Amino acid sequence: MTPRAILIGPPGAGKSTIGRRVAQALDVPLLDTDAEIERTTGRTIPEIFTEDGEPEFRRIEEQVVADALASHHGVVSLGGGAILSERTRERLVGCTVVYLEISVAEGLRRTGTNTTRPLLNGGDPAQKYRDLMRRRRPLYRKSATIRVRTDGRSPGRVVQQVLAKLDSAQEDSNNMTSEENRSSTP
Ligand SMILES: Nc1ncnc2c1ncn2[C@@H]1O[C@H](COP(=O)(O)OP(=O)(O)OP(=O)(O)O)[C@@H](O)[C@H]1O
Ligand SMILES: O=C(O)C1=C[C@@H](O)[C@@H](O)[C@H](O)C1
Ligand SMILES: [Mg+2]
Repeated sequence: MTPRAILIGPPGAGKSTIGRRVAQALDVPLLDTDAEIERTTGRTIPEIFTEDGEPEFRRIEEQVVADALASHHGVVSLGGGAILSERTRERLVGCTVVYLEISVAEGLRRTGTNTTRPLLNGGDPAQKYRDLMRRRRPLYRKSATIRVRTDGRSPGRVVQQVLAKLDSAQEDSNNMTSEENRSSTP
């Protein structure tokens, strides 16, 4: 059984916030892979980056994401960089994947004063966010089955949009299944 929905997108897009509220609305549990990494390792994400470096963080993340996709039936929020892993992208094929889109300007506003995101710390955060988006945008788009814009929309509005698109994706898939059943009936 695959998760009902998997949320992807860059830092600040709202994967944790929107994930929590979508899960509540669907009455299913939320699994946030960032929180799960911290729970299973007993360390914070900045500690893992500082002590062991990004490649080790990505290795742990890939495993936590694989376990979540294989066993969680609710909503899964992925860390912003999880889609950098080709194996993770392969595992997402066939799943309902919601890309929370956000502009660089709004992403920077939402992550601005927070220092718990190691990849945006130090140097010029705007330049870092732009570089990160240039590399990742095609990967988010390719992995997504649903896209929802979040700029200028309250969390409540984004949640409504996500739920509406999940509903219509479910309807499409039901219609497809009944067409397949009809055409396979002798
Ligand atoms: N639609 C929205 N409008 C305004 N603020 C929002 C919206 N969605 C989330 N936020 C705020 O933006 C900040 C970042 O949101 P959140 O932590 O959910 O992002 P994230 O995608 O999980 O980021 P990360 O990849 O770093 O885990 C939070 O302060 C949250 O309250
Ligand atoms: O964008 C990223 O690469 C990251 C985003 C966060 O969700 C965390 O997974 C971590 O800080 C790395
Ligand atoms: Mg988050």
